[in-house]
Amino acid sequence: MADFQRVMDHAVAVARKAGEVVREALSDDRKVMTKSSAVDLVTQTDQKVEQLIIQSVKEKFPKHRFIGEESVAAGEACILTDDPTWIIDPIDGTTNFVHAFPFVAISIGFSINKQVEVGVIYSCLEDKMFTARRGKGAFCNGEPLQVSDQTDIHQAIICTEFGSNRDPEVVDKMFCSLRNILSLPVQGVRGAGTAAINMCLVASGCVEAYYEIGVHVWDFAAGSLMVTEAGGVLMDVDGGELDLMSRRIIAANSRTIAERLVKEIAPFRLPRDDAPPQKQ
Ligand SMILES: O=P(O)(O)OC[C@@]1(O)O[C@H](CO)[C@@H](O)[C@@H]1O
Ligand SMILES: [Mg+2]
Ligand SMILES: [Mg+2]
Repeated sequence: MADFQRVMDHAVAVARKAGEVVREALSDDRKVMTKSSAVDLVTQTDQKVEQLIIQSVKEKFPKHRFIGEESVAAGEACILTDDPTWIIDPIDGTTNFVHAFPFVAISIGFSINKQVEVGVIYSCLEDKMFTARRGKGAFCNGEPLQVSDQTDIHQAIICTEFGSNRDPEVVDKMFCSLRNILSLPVQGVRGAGTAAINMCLVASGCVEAYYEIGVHVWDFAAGSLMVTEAGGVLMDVDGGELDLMSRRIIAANSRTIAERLVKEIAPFRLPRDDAPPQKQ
């Protein structure tokens, strides 16, 4: 049985160190590369930070497994087992990082038996360390977090992201959902450019919900625990149970708001994170 406090302490320490690397890199020129599309960006800093985190964990927890965004991009399988697993997005908000748009997070989730037990999200340009352990609450820089108590969708702010998929059919579906939600009306729609920080905004009570189709498990693993430990709920965009590998999520302050969003979201499916690699 892993010592969850020891895991949390290490995740916080390495996230803070990674944040220093990211802040220093902001003053260098950032060599930008692309992955799945011309707007799916990655930099050497993403790769350097992921290796920094993974190597540091291997020294302390040699039997633990990893799902890292850039390791998966380099061809490693994205398979979640019952084993102790670190689910890492070294920079959530790479496009923001490239543009020096001030929402950039290091997101570290830790799961056992496919259940997230520890979540750490460091918003490194704001110097906000978000932490959560299952059953022990969610915090920002040590202050407890509580979701909003607003259950009227017409008085809500909703977060979403449009990701890097520019397939016209996918864009149409995303805009259909956005139009439905905006026209309710809701008071606002926002996107920080990072799922992790969007979910911290839900946990902090600043917005009522975040939804997305296209998100990856490394984007939201840590954030999922932040939201539930702050009193929020998680579900699939069709109202079913959240499936960590499905690339679909609603994270909300309440079932009322979440179920209202289900009625407005045009659902579609994308290849799962654990789908076998597509033959070229
Ligand atoms: O690639 P990155 O910077 O780690 O992810 C950035 C991001 O905005 O793209 C995803 C898809 O929209 C979002 O869920 C995620 O937070
Ligand atoms: Mg990400
Ligand atoms: Mg990333």
